[in-house]
Amino acid sequence: MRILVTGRDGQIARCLADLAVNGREIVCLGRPELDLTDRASIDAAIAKVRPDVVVNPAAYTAVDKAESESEAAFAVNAGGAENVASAAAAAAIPIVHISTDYVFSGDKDAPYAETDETGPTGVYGASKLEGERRVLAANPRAVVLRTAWVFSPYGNNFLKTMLRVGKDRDVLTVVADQHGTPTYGPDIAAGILAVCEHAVADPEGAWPGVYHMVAEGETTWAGFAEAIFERSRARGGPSAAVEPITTADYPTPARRPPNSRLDTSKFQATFRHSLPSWRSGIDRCLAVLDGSV
Ligand SMILES: NC(=O)C1=CN([C@@H]2O[C@H](COP(=O)(O)OP(=O)(O)OC[C@H]3O[C@@H](n4cnc5c(N)ncnc54)[C@H](OP(=O)(O)O)[C@@H]3O)[C@@H](O)[C@H]2O)C=CC1
Ligand SMILES: Cc1cn([C@H]2C[C@H](O)[C@@H](COP(=O)(O)OP(=O)(O)O[C@H]3O[C@@H](C)C(=O)[C@@H](O)[C@H]3O)O2)c(=O)[nH]c1=O
Ligand SMILES: [Mg+2]
Repeated sequence: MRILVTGRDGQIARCLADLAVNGREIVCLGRPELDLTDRASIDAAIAKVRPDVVVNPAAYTAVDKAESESEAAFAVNAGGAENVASAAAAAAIPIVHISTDYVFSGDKDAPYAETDETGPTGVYGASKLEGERRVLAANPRAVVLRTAWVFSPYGNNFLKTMLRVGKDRDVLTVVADQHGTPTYGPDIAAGILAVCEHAVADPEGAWPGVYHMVAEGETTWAGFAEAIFERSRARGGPSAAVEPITTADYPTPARRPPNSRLDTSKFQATFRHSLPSWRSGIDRCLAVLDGSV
């Protein structure tokens, strides 16, 4: 199987690249060669690589900055996603598009199902939601995978921020009233691969649609931070005490959903695949970062 992945240095793109083993070809292309906002560059990449599936994790992911750069966020997350989906459709290739828990308002008191109403609280979430709609409209064989709170050894993420700040500080204040599920990048990559294999094995199956794919379990950002420092301390790495605060105590340009827990039962039933717990991901991530694996 050959997979074309958009973006080269993104967390999920790099986790996917790590799965290029056993004759599996994973070609990650980013700017300037492949630019989501340049349809011709996507057509050219597809013509050159001739993939069985296109995976689109590339996105504008700066949640706070998006509030003041709405046009740039929509150009990539909506227009760019549509470009990738329609270029794949023109070549009769399925697309796996990555989306986010931030399409929800967070007002619900239980995990969100795919059938629940969306209601993004910020520009990033709104641009990703518009991207989902355009991808589903542009390609009849599209899977939209909503994941959340991604952490990995690569790029920028909350776990790496905690380790960096934890080095110099004894106490960190972290919001304890936003609930969700941290999800380890390599586990996301394995889930994406399961979808790609399913799509290629059963091209006319009933799999197209939206799915929630996150790790097992749930926590808050403060709970995540505590778990990171507990495991880091146990390995002799940086650690700090976590002081739980409220969202009101930590003002940011973008409002985040207070609850963005996602119900993954549809994903598990369709693709016969489930993701390990977020806690197990922390240990595996720290092991990569401290060079012990
Ligand atoms: N990070 C998270 O916590 C979560 C992410 N998601 C979604 O998962 C996906 C992957 O996230 P993640 O790996 O963390 O993202 P990153 O921010 O790590 O990487 C995004 C990548 O997209 C690339 N990119 C941006 N604009 C363009 C463009 N116009 N053309 C080509 N490439 C472009 C960037 O390239 P460059 O280096 O050139 O800027 C970068 O490599 C995204 O769709 C995101 O919305 C969903 C839930 C949580
Ligand atoms: C660094 C830091 C953050 N926070 C808060 C701010 C915010 O409410 C929450 C998370 O902060 P971040 O800015 O790291 O996370 P954020 O950029 O909101 O992460 C999101 O990224 C996008 C791309 C997604 O799709 C989402 O699933 C989600 O992962 O933690 C603290 O309370 N204390 C801190 O020291
Ligand atoms: Mg951030």
